[in-house]
Amino acid sequence: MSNAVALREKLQQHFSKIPANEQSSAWEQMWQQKVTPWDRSKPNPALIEALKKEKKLLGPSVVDGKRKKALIPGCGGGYDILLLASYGYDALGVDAALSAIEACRSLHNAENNAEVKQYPVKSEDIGAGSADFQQADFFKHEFAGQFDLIYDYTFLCALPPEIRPSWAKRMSSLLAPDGVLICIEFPLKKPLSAGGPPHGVSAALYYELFKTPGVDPIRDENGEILSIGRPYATDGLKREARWIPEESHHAGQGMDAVSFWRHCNQ
Ligand SMILES: C[S@@+](CC[C@H](N)C(=O)[O-])C[C@H]1O[C@@H](n2cnc3c(N)ncnc32)[C@H](O)[C@@H]1O
Repeated sequence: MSNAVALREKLQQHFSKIPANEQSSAWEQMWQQKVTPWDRSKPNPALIEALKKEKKLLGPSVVDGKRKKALIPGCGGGYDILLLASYGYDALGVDAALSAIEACRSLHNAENNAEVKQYPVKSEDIGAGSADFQQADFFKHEFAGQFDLIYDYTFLCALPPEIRPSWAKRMSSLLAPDGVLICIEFPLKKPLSAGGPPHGVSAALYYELFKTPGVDPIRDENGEILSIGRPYATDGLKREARWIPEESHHAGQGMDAVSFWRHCNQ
């Protein structure tokens, strides 16, 4: 058995014994035991592609001299936070595990040392934004305002499926009126019955979760999500774009897609 497969099994076994409402504090143990099979020690190439390809949708990261604010819930080792900061955003990474936040801070300190700098600054004119990290539970933390950009990669799939409606509600309430949420949908094509984390997702899942944030999607007798055509709620998010990344941590495996969401009244 490969090391990655063994780590994935250990992760799944660990969470199979923990009730849904206690799972956020159970990640620390995985970090301490270095059971972090998702960690590729670099930003996700799919996020780089998203920032380059969807410039128009995302708009500039600095407007009238003011930097836009970005959030990554469940930021893990913090690589994507440094990437967003290098694109000019003031970026905040939040993770429930203190060890994750310590890893982020030491990565940031190392990156501040010119010798190991690997994140390009987008342009001399705007320079890099700030990178900040906080240990907090995404569902309980009192954030200071909303965010212009939110990014989810392997956070939704890390949560127990029954928490998904709360995730959608929280995302939509933290997204600024004209903000953009980027989701890397992963793992596609993994049935929910296979367990997790990572728990399987689908394009229809995101669609239904965001249409009426806080409401559980309706499923058929096989557990497949039914699109029942209910109207958008006032805090609903609509999908603006979706594509398969050319390069990503899982490119070519049919396991991920990138989608972009904004408030439906925008
Ligand atoms: C699968 S990892 C993904 C990390 C990161 N997004 C990446 O791509 O490397 C999921 C992360 O979410 C964090 N997490 C889980 N539940 C959380 C919660 N309720 N609030 C904040 N972070 C949470 C875990 O500690 C873990 O670092």
